[in-house]
Amino acid sequence: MSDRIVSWHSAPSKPAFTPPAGAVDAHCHVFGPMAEFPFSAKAKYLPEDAGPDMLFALRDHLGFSRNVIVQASCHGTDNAATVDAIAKSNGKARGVAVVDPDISAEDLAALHDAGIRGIRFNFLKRLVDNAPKDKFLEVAARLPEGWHVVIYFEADILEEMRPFIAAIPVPVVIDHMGRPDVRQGPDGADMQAFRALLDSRDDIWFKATCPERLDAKKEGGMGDPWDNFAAAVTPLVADYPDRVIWGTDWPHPNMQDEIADDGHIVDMIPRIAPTAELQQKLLVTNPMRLYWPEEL
Ligand SMILES: O=C(O)/C=C(\CC(=O)C(=O)O)C(=O)O
Repeated sequence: MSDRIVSWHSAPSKPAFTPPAGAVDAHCHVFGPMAEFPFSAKAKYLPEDAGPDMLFALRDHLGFSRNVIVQASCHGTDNAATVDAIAKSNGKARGVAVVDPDISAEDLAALHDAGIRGIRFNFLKRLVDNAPKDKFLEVAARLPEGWHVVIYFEADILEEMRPFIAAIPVPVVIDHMGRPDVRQGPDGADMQAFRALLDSRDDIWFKATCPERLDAKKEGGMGDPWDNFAAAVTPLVADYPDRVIWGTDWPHPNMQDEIADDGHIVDMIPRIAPTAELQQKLLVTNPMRLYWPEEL
């Protein structure tokens, strides 16, 4: 791998929507900077630097107050870049780590002190070489108090994920709703299966994220303004308002063929959460419950 990719907009527009005070961008990443935080030898993509300065400038530009930084696969299980970004945020960021399942209790405690509040299990074959469910369950059973597990999988493996998810002993957050085919609409097979998963436990949360990914033209979707996404996701947010969070997904890993304007992504919020009450839950109350509960 040699060419470094750019998957984010160089000058995103100002959104028309103004997020409520204290809004949290609860799914974003940092890449590098590589000179300081080299990418993993197992990385499946090699991005240009997208470090904390850029992330915090975007946060301010879009009208957000806080970030939850999710360790991206290109940094493997070395969380130094994520932890560095949290340290530079003046308390305005927390994070989700990816760990070697054999991580020690001391190292988990150090991640807690650094602002990490969960670990991510990634099941996308194009991003990771293996995802050992037995080892994941073992580490999930010995997380610091108050942590949760974030799981990233695609709709085609939801059925086989059910027993694994049922066995996780802490709250679960599903990335991008398990990547449903939003072209099927709100009552399509993927959304029905995802609702059944949500109904199986009352502590499964989800991210109503990634219109640019789930409704991409290259996936046969609509592209910006992502009408399939709005149609499929709006009823889900309405029906599960206390377990949904939102994020930009900046810097949009692997989306270099269809670069999204982050201002437009923010303008999806009032479409999927049309009332001020829903917006407050989606952007403030719910992410604060997961990441800054001591402030509530
Ligand atoms: O940003 C995301 O959530 C999605 C990703 C990247 C990713 O998760 C990772 O690299 O860990 C993807 O679908 O390529």
